[in-house]
Amino acid sequence: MADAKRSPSPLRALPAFPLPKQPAAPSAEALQRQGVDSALLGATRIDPRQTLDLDAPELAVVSGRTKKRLRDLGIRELFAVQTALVPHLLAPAHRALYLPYDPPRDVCASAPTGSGKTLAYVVPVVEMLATRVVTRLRALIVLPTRDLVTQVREVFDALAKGTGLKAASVTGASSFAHEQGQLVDSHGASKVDVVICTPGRLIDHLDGTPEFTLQHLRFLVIDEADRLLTQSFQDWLARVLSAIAPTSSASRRDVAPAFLPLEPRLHSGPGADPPPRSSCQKLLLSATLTRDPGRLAALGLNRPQYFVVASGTDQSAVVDEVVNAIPEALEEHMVVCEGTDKPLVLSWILRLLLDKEDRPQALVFCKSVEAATRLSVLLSSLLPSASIAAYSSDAPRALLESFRAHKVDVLVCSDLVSRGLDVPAVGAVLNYDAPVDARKYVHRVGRTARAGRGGVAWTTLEPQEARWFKGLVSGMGREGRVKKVRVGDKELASSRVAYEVCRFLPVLCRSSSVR
Ligand SMILES: Nc1ncnc2c1ncn2[C@@H]1O[C@H](COP(=O)(O)OP(=O)(O)OP(=O)(O)O)[C@@H](O)[C@H]1O
Repeated sequence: MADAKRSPSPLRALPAFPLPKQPAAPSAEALQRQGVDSALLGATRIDPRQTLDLDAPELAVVSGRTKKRLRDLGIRELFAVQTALVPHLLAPAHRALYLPYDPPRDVCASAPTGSGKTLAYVVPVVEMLATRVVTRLRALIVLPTRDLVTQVREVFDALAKGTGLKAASVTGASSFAHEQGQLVDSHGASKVDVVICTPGRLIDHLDGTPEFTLQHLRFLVIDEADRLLTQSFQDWLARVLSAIAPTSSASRRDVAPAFLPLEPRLHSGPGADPPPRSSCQKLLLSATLTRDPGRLAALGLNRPQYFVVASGTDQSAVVDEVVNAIPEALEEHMVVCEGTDKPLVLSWILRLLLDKEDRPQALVFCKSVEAATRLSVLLSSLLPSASIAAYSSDAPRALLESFRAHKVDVLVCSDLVSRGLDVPAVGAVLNYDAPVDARKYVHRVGRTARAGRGGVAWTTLEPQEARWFKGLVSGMGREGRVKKVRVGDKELASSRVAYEVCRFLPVLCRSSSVR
């Protein structure tokens, strides 16, 4: 029947649009073809959950005395990066102060923030040097800031107690003459086994302290290496490397026994021994250690061996310095709001934290020291019951001590503090101003969730920054890890009145424009 009503044929569903897939991580072969350093591709990969009991057979290389000190310091087992570096650096094959004909291979290690990199080198340095007979400067530990020098010095002193090893801090915090008096005695002999320093002051002593020599170094440790490699300070790296290289023209006291000029004929002609080389082993560490062989070239590394603490099997964690650099236990949040509301959102987050039973301490990061100072004034008005202070390099040392002693709840700071600072009670990091890159994000948020503890990070963003920030976290492989939190007018209402008052008080007017 031609005129019979035909029911319309049912609509057929359109074929599903294929969702974009994350491309598979490139294989080691593909990476090699792209020119990735073969030493890096052959990196020893360590599971972040790996630990070693101090009595484990692998740690037979560590003396009973050091194990006792570790236990006294509350350490029962070694963390992942330590399980790799401690046995490696203390292996019997390298266990000597002078190895001029077979210098030890250099070591590059990357492990997440707060994962125990300091002890990973302090334990081997103390163990190796504790057997020395004569005091010589045998370990040089270079760090980017004075505060980090103090922090590492405390770790060294705690572990080396009872060994007779002596250390000096060289940062410029004391007068030059005082530091000189700590380094060499009146006969020009070294008074210390270990120097922990910032690069600028180290160069001052290489230039201005006669008899201060790096010729006996067994270890050159560059902690926060990627940051230090970008600091030029009177070309510090080239100066240090040339001071380490064996010199035949130096006076006899200045040179290590193995470098004493041997009979020239021993070093010439067929079958002659090669000339002696420095026994100094370079140890580079950072949560975000550069993988760029070009940037590492300035160090003249001797057959470097890489150790990378990273979970999973994805090669990108080995070749990309920001992937896997954040501790597993960290919870991350972001809040998008108008710029004028940022102080209110921040005080809402801080109130949330400070109302908790354990009242975690917090670090708030701003883009500059001035912004940090102004924000701390404003926050003190919005949160009168909290103790809030701004930190800068000029701040008295006592401020950091007060923060460590939990007398200050919130420290507002610039990126100056983002590297290395270890305050166990910091339970939260707040990025008031967004970090400029992934590396900065890693080091800022890494001030919490340390040593396996929990921690939380918040980032406040203006609408135009949100897309950029999402790109930044997805580049670190943290897509889905950063939770977006909506903060409505209701949450901000309690602070808004106080905020408006601050804006109209002359003293605080400037604070309200903190952006
Ligand atoms: N084996 C361990 N057991 C318990 N706690 C440890 C152990 N090793 C280190 N810690 C503690 O972990 C904290 C972080 O250590 P450390 O400062 O060395 O981390 P890091 O890896 O250098 O961090 P960052 O990259 O941020 O500088 C310190 O408080 C330290 O005392």
